[in-house]
Amino acid sequence: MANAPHGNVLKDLHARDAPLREQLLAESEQLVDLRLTERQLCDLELIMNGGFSPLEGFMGQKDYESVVETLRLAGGALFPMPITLDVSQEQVDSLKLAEGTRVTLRDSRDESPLAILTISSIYKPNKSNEAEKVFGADDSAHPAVHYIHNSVKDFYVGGNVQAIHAPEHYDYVELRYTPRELRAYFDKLSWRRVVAFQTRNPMHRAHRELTVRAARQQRANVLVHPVVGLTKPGDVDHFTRVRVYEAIIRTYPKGMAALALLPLAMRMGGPREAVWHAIIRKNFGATHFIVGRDHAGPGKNSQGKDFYGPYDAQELVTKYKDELAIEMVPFQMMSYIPDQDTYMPVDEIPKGTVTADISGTELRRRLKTGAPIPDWFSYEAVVKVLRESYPAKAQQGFTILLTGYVNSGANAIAKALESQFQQQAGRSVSLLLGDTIRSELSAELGFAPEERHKNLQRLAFVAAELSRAGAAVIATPIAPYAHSRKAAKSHIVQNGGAGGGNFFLVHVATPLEHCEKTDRRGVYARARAGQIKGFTGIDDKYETPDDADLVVDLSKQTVLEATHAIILCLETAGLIGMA
Ligand SMILES: Nc1ncnc2c1ncn2[C@@H]1O[C@H](COP(=O)(O)OS(=O)(=O)O)[C@@H](OP(=O)(O)O)[C@H]1O
Repeated sequence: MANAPHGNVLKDLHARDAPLREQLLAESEQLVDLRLTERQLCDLELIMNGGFSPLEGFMGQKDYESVVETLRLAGGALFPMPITLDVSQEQVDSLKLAEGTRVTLRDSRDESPLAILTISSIYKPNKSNEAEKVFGADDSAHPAVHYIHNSVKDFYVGGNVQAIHAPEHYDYVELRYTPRELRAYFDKLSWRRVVAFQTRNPMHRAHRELTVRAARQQRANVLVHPVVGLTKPGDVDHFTRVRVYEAIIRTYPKGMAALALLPLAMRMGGPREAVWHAIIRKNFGATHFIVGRDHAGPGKNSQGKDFYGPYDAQELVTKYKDELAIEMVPFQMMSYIPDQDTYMPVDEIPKGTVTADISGTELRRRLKTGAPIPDWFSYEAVVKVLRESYPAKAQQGFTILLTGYVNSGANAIAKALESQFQQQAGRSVSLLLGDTIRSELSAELGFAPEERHKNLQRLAFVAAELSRAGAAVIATPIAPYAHSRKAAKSHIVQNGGAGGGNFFLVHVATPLEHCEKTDRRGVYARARAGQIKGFTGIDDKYETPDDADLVVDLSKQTVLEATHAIILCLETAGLIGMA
């Protein structure tokens, strides 16, 4: 038998409401709608499948206030995290939300109806108090506090929900288990004691060792139960992590461990979150739960200090251990002992023993540079997954934006670079010449300032997509305005690669006189004659970049010299090896 759910009854609303489903579906079409945010969707999924038992809906005012102040629902059951549905004043007014109103909760991704909420209370929360009491400080350096003040709307609507359909998932469907499914799985395998491991990070050998050790100590099986809903901003994306978990699960002793994904929206609420996690794991049938050092910690506050003490979470879980009825297994920090080729809990290692560790920062450095990641630290299959998602610099895409006057020679340099990159192989090369972009993407645009701006942003969009896919992108718009170049750079840096796109601004600073003198097509002559209006350098400005990564000038350098300077710049950045 799996562990009893919190409150002894699994609130599987899908099972409960199945007989009413057709009726609810028909009614949902007649009601006003709320489209749920990502966090609300995660919460609703766990309310409906019983992961948040004993909740049957979003918290009304009494439960909310009681949870915030005492970690208990108004009826007395332990529940440390407010689960609320926020709406704006405008929504309250336009949808005429009031006590008793029935509202369809829809998936904002595809509009599908998921549940009907019967509003039992509408109230205005004291957000600062919520931040102080639940997260320990009204400090926006805490991601959940930041969320409260920046994303949460002004009113909460509470009430029970009736389930129509679980939010649809299209990724890793086979690894997503509801509490009912996981309980059935444990029963099928006769797993009586299950130690659940919560994680939002890739797992390596130390994690595998500590979970195996916990399982052996407790004579239990292991449930690797990672969060794939919302985690801390900046975390490794869940697609990559799940591939890592799939690789690591194969390294456990046969029959010891299972992997199931949890669609939880974490709050990074430290001690309260640890108690909440324990309740959730209990609802999923686990009998034991590993609570980490600084469990669900949000990092540093605005004064640079940790929000919570390293053992606060373990202490709070211990405080409520009788009511929780899921046994806490304290997470043991493991270190590698090279002499014995083994891992041991840090507190059991004799003084003076040589140990080895690789920090998160060091791991990221090794991924970035392609430096080896030793077998004692991780598994080849895990490292392979991480290297695919976080390719070393030498495998990453990049964008070189060559800006300068018409006939500055930027196109000649771009074509020479293209040949050199083709010669190097390893990346696909994309040449986005100014006139190609104009004819293929911006045919309807002219040369007014806002049109030039738009043209460059379109180019940046394409460049970022290509860079992210690993291409070498060489672009040659005039790009005369500083603010447009900055916007383009920022888009490419943000979207052009997993750890930030690689972007280089090269100013082809060939002087205007030279560009004009060597112009064999006569464009400058036509501009001077007034046949082309608003021509860059003649009657429209070119703002000289003060942020170029490199300046070249074809009145003083040959194309090959300029190209070579660019290649050296890329080599310094680790993006290409020299031939
Ligand atoms: N008013 C005006 N000002 C500047 N350039 C003009 C203008 N009108 C047309 N052209 C021709 O358009 C080409 C430059 O377009 P770009 O997209 O690179 O310019 S911008 O970045 O949007 O400013 C470039 O063409 P190519 O030299 O064939 O690349 C210019 O000759």
